[in-house]
This record gives sequence, structure tokens and C-alpha cells, in this order.
Amino acid sequence: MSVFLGNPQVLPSRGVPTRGPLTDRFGRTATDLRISITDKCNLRCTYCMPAEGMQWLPRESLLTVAEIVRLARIAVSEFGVREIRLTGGEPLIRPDLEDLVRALRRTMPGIPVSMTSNGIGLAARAQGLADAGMNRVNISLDTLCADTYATLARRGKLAEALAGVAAAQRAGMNPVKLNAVLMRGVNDHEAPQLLHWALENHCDLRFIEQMPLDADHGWTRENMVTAADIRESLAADFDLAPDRVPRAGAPAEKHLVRRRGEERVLGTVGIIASVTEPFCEDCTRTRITAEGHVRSCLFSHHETDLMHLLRSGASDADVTRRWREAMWVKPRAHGMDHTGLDSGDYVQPDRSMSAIGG
Ligand SMILES: Nc1nc2c(ncn2[C@@H]2O[C@H](COP(=O)(O)OP(=O)(O)OP(=O)(O)O)[C@@H](O)[C@H]2O)c(=O)[nH]1
Ligand SMILES: C[S@@+](CC[C@H](N)C(=O)[O-])C[C@H]1O[C@@H](n2cnc3c(N)ncnc32)[C@H](O)[C@@H]1O
Ligand code: SF4
Ligand code: SF4
Repeated sequence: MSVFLGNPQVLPSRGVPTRGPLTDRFGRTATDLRISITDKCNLRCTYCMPAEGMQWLPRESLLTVAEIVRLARIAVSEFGVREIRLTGGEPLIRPDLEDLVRALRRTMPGIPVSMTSNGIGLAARAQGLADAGMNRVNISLDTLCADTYATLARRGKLAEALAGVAAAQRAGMNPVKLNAVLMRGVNDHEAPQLLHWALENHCDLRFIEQMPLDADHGWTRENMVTAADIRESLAADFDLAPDRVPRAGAPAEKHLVRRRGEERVLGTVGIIASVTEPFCEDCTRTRITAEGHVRSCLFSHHETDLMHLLRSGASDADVTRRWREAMWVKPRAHGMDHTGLDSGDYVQPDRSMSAIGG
């Protein structure tokens, strides 16, 4: 992977807008900012991290609260970003998460702040996070079976994650969205149970196709549980109909859910089909990694170092310009559809989802 440190010859200067929204060469505008606040995690989900041997970034390489707030303020005031999501690694690992949320909300009161988390330890912190101004949380929940949780997440306890879901709801961070990655032969048979549970517990469930972003490079197209597989599996218990509400760049395609043969709509379920039904044409994301690099796409092979600028006294104008240049060269798409995979054009990035900030 290459990191642009500041050599003006490597980044483009022609065509890059100098003001207005954060756009790329293909006409997309980034309105959502996703910031990874740590690369560390207390779980080792098989589809994301290796079981052992993770090398974490040194603490001094992570963005500080003040640096995150500065970047977010620039994104909101210069680019018109409308939403900030904190992710990782596991955001709850950072003891200053509440301070960060409070500072973001104080600086940009009109901008919602949300978090994607595995929910471990959330039970004790949900109310404090809500009081600090956190608007919503999305929680990873791949299984309802404690043994399968142990196989998939390899650390932590299912009961702790479930307690986190309940605490987030009690604290008013609703709707709580649940993210489930299905793995063939491990938890794919649980799709209907997960949906029953989510409907009964008033959560918005989304199933996610596994992407080739695991640290072990163990992903295969043949083994991946596809959106079509998920719809088929849910059809045993449910009738699904497309939700006509516009998707507006959201990765999840939503379906209205009815119990088989019944009229009443019970809720919705989302399917995030990044591989088989990509949504890159409508992508609205700009990402900052935990060490302060702009990553224009999950599947980029290079990053642009803003931390270096922040820590060398650069002005907001300098940071803004470098960020615009980084996003201008965002790839058109991830290339992991059949065309890319079969032609050998697709190359897996050398950073795992946890390091990028999923
Ligand atoms: N291909 C692709 N997948 C993404 C992107 N962002 C999120 N995802 C996938 O969607 C899953 C859920 O993401 P979340 O962090 O919960 O965020 P979200 O779904 O955008 O959040 P909401 O705004 O609450 O709908 C992630 O685990 C990824 O697998 C993206 O930019 N590209
Ligand atoms: C990288 S995690 C970071 C936040 C938090 N630790 C969590 O698990 O929610 C963000 C999301 O990425 C998803 N994810 C991780 N690896 C993935 C992969 N290889 N393919 C698809 N989604 C993945 C997780 O399920 C989770 O919903
Ligand atoms: S998916 Fe989230 S919880 Fe699981 S290992 Fe990756 S960062 Fe940790
Ligand atoms: S893969 Fe890249 S371009 Fe496609 S939706 Fe995700 S971040 Fe956007």
C-alpha cells in the first residue's frame, strides 16, 4: 500500500475542485464521514482479524480527540458533510469516547454522530454515550448461539453483546441496527432466527455479504453467502417485498417483512450486498483511518496522510486541499464483481477491515 505524505507530484492538481462539496472524478459527492478511532479490538471475528498476532498502532499514532474534532469540523464546514460515524477496530476500546462524542456535538450541534460497535462493554456506557450526544449505534450480531459466537468472534461473550443492544435501546439510541455477516456452514442457517429476534426486539437487522477484507485472506467467492442465498433462506419463514423508500447512498437494500402468508408488515430487513449487487455508483463515503489517513474507498490501495499535516502546523486550507485531492482519485468501484475476480484484476487491499475502519 502506498501512503501519500505530501509530494505534490503524486496527487493530481488538475480538475480537483477548490471549493464546495467533496467530489470525485465520477461525480459522486461524499456526505458521510466515517472515522476509525482505533485499530484495536477486543474480539477476533474470523471474517476480519487473525486469531493471534495483531500488531496495534502505537498510541501516539492514533488521532487525538482534538485532531478528530478538527477533521470533522473541516468536513462539515468545507464539504457540507452531514453525518459522522465512529468506527474501528472497536470504538469502545477508547476510554475517551464519551469526551470525543461530547466535543463533536458541542462543535457541530446539528450533525448526528453514530457508532458501529461490537457491543462488548456497551451496557455500562450506553447511557453516558447518549448523554454525551451519541445519536445511534449499529451493533454486530452474527449469531444467537453462544457456542457459535465463540467460534466466530473467538473472544467476548454473546450475552455481553446482547446486553449492549438492550442498554443502547434503553438509552434512546434508536433504532439500533444489527449487522450480521453470514458464513457458510457456521451461522448461515440462523438467518430466519436472527430476523425473528430482531423483529421481536425492535431492532433493524441487516445481513452483510462477507467482503475479501479479512486479515487471513481466507475469503473465496464460492464460500461467500450471497444476497440471493439470504433471501432464499429467509423465505422459509417470511415474505419480503422491496421497500420503496429511496436508498440515498445507504449500503443496505431494505425489504418489508411479512410473516409468510400474512398481510401485516412486521418491520424491515436490510441486505448489504457489496459483492454481488455493488452500490459504488452511489457511494457517499469518505473515510479517515485511525492514524489520520484519508482512504477514499474501502478497497483503495493507497491512502493520503493528513496526520502529518495536522502535526506539522498546516492550515485548515492545506488539510482541505489534500483531502479534496485524495477523494478526487477515488476508484470508480471495488472491482470484486465477477468481471474483476475472474479476470484476476481484483487485488485485495493489504489492510483488514479492522485496520481500515469498516
Ligand atoms: N462496500 C461497502 N460496504 C460498506 C461501506 N460502508 C459500510 N459497508 C458495509 O456495511 C456494513 C454496515 O456498516 P455500518 O458501519 O453499520 O454503517 P451503515 O450501514 O452505513 O450505517 P447506517 O447509516 O446506520 O445505515 C459494514 O460492515 C460494511 O460491511 C462502504 O462504503 N462500502
Ligand atoms: C470492522 S467493524 C468495526 C466496528 C466494530 N468493531 C464492529 O464489529 O461493529 C465494522 C463492520 O464491519 C463488518 N465487517 C468486518 N469484516 C468484514 C468483512 N470481511 N466483510 C464484510 N463486513 C465485515 C463487521 O461485521 C462490522 O459490522
Ligand atoms: S468485526 Fe469489529 S468486532 Fe469483529 S474483529 Fe473486526 S473490528 Fe473487531
Ligand atoms: S467499495 Fe468503495 S466505492 Fe464502493 S461503496 Fe464501498 S467505499 Fe464506496
